[in-house]
Amino acid sequence: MCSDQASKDTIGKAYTREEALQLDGSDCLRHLRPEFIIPTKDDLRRKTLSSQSTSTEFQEEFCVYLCGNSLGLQPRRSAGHVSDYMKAWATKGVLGHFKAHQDSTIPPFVNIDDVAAQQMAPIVGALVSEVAVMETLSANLHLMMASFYRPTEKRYKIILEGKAFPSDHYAVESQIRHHGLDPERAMILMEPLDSDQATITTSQVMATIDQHALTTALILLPGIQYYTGQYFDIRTITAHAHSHGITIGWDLAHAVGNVELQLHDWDVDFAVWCSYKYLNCGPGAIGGLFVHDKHSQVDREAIGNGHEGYRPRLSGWWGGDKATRFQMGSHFVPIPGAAGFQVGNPCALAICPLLASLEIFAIASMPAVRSKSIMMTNYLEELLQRSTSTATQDGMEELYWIITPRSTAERGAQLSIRLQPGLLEGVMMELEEQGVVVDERKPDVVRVAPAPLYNTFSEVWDFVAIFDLACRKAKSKKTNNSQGSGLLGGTEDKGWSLIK
Ligand SMILES: Cc1ncc(COP(=O)(O)O)c(C=O)c1O
Ligand SMILES: Nc1c(O)cccc1C(=O)C[C@H](N)C(=O)O
Repeated sequence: MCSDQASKDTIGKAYTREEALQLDGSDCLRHLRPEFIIPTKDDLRRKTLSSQSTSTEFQEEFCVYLCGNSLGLQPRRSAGHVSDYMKAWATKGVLGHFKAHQDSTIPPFVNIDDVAAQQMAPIVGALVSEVAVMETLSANLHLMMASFYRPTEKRYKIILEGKAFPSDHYAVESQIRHHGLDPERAMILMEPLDSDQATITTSQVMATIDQHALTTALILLPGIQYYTGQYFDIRTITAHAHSHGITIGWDLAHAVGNVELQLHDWDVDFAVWCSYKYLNCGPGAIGGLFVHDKHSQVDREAIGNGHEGYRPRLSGWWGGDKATRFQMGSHFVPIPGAAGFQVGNPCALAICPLLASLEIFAIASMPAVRSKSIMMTNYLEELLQRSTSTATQDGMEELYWIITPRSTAERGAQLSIRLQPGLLEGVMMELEEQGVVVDERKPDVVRVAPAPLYNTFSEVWDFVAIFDLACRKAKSKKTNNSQGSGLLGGTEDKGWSLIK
């Protein structure tokens, strides 16, 4: 079933596990799951990395991994790319910088970053010249702000969310202090208007921009919010910022490889991302940045006449003109485009898993990834809703509810589920026991993200069955504890009822 044929109705009827398996059978990305190493339940339980136990009890049973929003799983082909890098380094030494090898999956080290940028560009909807593969998200954010946050006496504020990912908050705050300004005055923090709501609406963002239009120098927002899973309307908000002459940058940590981005056409000024979530490149993997071409032109004539001729930035030799990079001169002329914002020699080893992962994205294509993602997340939502409504019909209270926006246009793969207070620990323990991997954000949120490249509809089904039961068990335990152990009280565990 390739997205277009699959309506929400088709999914809506798949309430039994057999029907979930049928959805898997017609999933047009199913051939890509074997590209990934899915940990087994035994892998997760073992205290060692390699199997030493003779028990086969869980050996063949895959865990249910719905945590690609935090750390994506390992593509099988990444080991081959890393091994080719090790071989090239071992057998060619410094010559590996410049020579291509017929039997290698990786290009010469000196232009491995260019090859990665070429393959990355379609994932974010950019021209190749607008993408650089480099550093970490936080470091790139600093580099971008060094170039794009140029406060003046009149325009000095940065608008961001009050609950931005901490690294973004720290980066913004430190940039403001770096310019000798006071974060109390210069940081405009947006909070949800309604205390019941976790999300910030587009109209609220626009109104905040209007309110601070004359004094704002920069806006920084997440493409997809890490906690709530809300997908911001990048195009509309960017256009609104520009209508006031304000520069806007986007943190795409949770958007890249998740939703279809069109950064060039949306006229985004700059964006930064990491590659260890939906891009599956490994813990702390090399990040990336986008700079719109309109900001990265190099005027050689102006440079020749003694003017700067390019946008100010924190420079290093790897951002310098390639024709003269190895002449070791002291006059910096940047490469036109995002590559001109590079600082040092990017880690070739770190780029190998990225190349491996991007090969899989090229086979899949972003539109197909997003289509399956919409279907899976809708399916997850529907099963969750069905189990809570079944429970409330049975006279039980709601144990959890979804805080991610309900419209598919306003979310990516992730659903964030808020639990009744006091249930999180018990629920997470039960999920771990059952070999289910999702992540928690204390005090009461569980984030669940089916990754279309390797997850299946039956895993989503299994998750909801296990999760719903885990919530009931945790509730029952909590009630029993509060009423005294061993007494009658507590909700009776009726088991999971979707298949009724
Ligand atoms: C939204 C967001 N921003 C920033 C970061 C920080 O990224 P990094 O540690 O790669 O700099 C992360 C992830 O850790 C994130 O989820
Ligand atoms: N980088 C992480 C780590 O080293 C340990 C645990 C989590 C992470 C994460 O990246 C978290 C992730 N950015 C988030 O959205 O919460």
